[in-house]
Amino acid sequence: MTISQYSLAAAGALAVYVAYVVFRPRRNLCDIPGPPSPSWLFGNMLQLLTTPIYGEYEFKWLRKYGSVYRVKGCFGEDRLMISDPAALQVILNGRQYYTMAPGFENSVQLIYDPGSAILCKEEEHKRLRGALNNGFTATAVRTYLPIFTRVADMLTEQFDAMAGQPAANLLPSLGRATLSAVTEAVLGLSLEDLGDEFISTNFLMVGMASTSSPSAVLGDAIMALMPNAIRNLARHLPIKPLKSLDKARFLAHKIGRSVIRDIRHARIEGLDGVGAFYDELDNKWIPSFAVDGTLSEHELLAQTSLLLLAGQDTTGNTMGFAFLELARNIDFQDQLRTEIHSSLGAGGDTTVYENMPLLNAFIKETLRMYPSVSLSDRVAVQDHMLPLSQPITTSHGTQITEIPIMKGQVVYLATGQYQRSNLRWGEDAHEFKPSRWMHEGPPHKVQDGVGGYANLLTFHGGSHVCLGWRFALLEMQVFISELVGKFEFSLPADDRSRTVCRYALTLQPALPNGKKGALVSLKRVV
Ligand code: HEM
Repeated sequence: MTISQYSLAAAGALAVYVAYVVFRPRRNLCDIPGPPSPSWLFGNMLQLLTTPIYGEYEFKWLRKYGSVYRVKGCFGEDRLMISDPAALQVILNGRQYYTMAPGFENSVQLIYDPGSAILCKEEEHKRLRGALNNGFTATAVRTYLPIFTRVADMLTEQFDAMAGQPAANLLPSLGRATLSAVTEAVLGLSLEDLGDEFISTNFLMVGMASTSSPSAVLGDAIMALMPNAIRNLARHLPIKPLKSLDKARFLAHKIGRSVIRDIRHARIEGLDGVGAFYDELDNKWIPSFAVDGTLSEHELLAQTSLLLLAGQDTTGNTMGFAFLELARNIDFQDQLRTEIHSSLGAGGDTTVYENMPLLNAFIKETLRMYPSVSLSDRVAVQDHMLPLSQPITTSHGTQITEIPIMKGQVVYLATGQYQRSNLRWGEDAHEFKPSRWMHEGPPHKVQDGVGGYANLLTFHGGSHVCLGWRFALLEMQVFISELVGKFEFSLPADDRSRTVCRYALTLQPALPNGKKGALVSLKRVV
C-alpha cells in the first residue's frame, strides 16, 4: 500500500467517525462537569496521554471535579473519568456491563497473541486462568524464592559495577533482572538461553509499548473505530514497528516450543523436567502426568509472550520508582536497611519477608503512588445505571448518586487518581509516606473491596486481576532487601540528572531528555 492509499483510508475512517459522533443520539453525559476541551481533534487526550510530567492535568481535574468527571476524547467524544470506588467495583467486576475498550484492546492485540489470557473472554478466559493460576498461587510463588535470590545476586554485581558513578541508570539492569526471573520461573531457562536476538527484540517491544505521541493518540482513536476485521488486517501491514512485533511473537513461540519439546523428551527418557511452571502445564503428550487445568501446546505458546512481557516492565519500573524514593529519603532508607540487616541475617524462607513491616509498608506505598497501569479504558456493553459511593453535582446543580450509561460508552479506570484521592487517603495523599500503612484504621483499610491487593487498584481487580501479583510482590521484597542491604541510594548531585514520572501507556521513570530511565548515585555500604 502506498502512502496516498494510507492517507485515503485514514480520511475515510475519519469521515465515518465524524458522522458517527455527530449523529448518534447520546446526551446522557452532557450534565456531568469536566475540563474544557482544547481541541475538537484531540479533545483532552494530549493533556491526559502525552504530558511530560505525570498527573499535571489529571490531579488538577481530580481536585476540581471530584471522583467522576467528563473528558473529551478525540473528535469530540464524551468519556468518563472514574475513581469512585462503587463505580470502579462495577466496571471491574461486572463482566455483563463492561469489556476492554477498542483502543486499549487494539494496543494489547498488537503485543500479545490472540489466544493469550488477557485477550480471551468468558469461559475460555476462565479456563486459561484456572490453568495458569497453578503457577501463581501463594504456594507456587514461594518455590521461586531461590530464583529471585539468584537474580538479586546478579543485580548486586551490576550495581557494584555502577557504584561511584555520579548518576547510574538503574532501569536497564532492573528490566533484565525481571525478565530473567520470569523466564527462569516459567520456562526454566536463563537469559543466555533466550539468546541475544530474543532479548533485543523483547526490549524493543517493551520500548514500543511505552511510548506515546500525538500521532499515536490519533492513530489509536482511528483504529478504535474500525471493525475487528480491518484492525486485524492493519496489524499485518508491512511497516517496521509491526514487523518487529511479529518477530518478537515469533521468537517467543519458538522458545516456548523448544521448552515444550525438552519437557516431553525428558518425560519419555524418565528424566526430571526443566523444573519450571511449564512442566506442569503441558500435558498433552503424556497424559499420565495429568494435573488439573493443563493446556494444549497451542494454548501454552499463546501464553509465552504474555507471561514474559506482562511481568517485566511493570515490575522493573515499579522498582525504579522505589529506589528513587529511597534516594529522596535517606532517613527512611537507613531505617529500612536496619530492618533488613536484623531480619535477613539468618536466611530462611518467604516468611522472613512477610514479617518486615517497613519493607512491606514501603512496597505498598510505592504501588499506591506509582501504579504501572495508572489509566485504562473500558467500554459499556449494555445500557445500565452506574452507582456512585459519593454523590456528584451536575452542571445544573442537581445531586446524583448514579449515572445513566449507554452501550458503547467509554470510561476510564483512573487507578492513579483513585490512589491519590484526598477523600480516601487524606490531605497528604500526594506525599510518599510509607508510615500510612503502619497504623490501623481508615482511610486505606476501608473495606470496600476495590482492588486485588491491599485495597489498591495497582493490580486491578475482578476477573482480569493481575495473575502475577504475588510473583511481583515476592520478587520486589527479595530484590529491594538484597540491594538496600548492600547499597546506599542518593540523588545525583547534578540537578540536570533529576528523574521525573511520566505517563506513556504505563507509568515510568523518565530522564530529563524524556527517555525512560531512573538516575541515582550508588555507594556500596556492606
Ligand atoms: C508491579 C508489577 C505488576 C503490575 C503493576 C501489574 C499490573 C497488572 C494489571 C493492572 C493487570 C490487568 C490488566 C487489565 O485489566 O487489562 C495485569 C494483568 C496481568 N498480569 Fe500483571 N502486573 C505486574 C506484574 C506481573 C507479573 C510479575 C506477571 C507474571 C509473571 C504478570 C502477569 C499478568 C498477566 C498474565 C495478566 C493478564 C491477566 C488476565 O487478563 O486474566 N503481571 N497486571
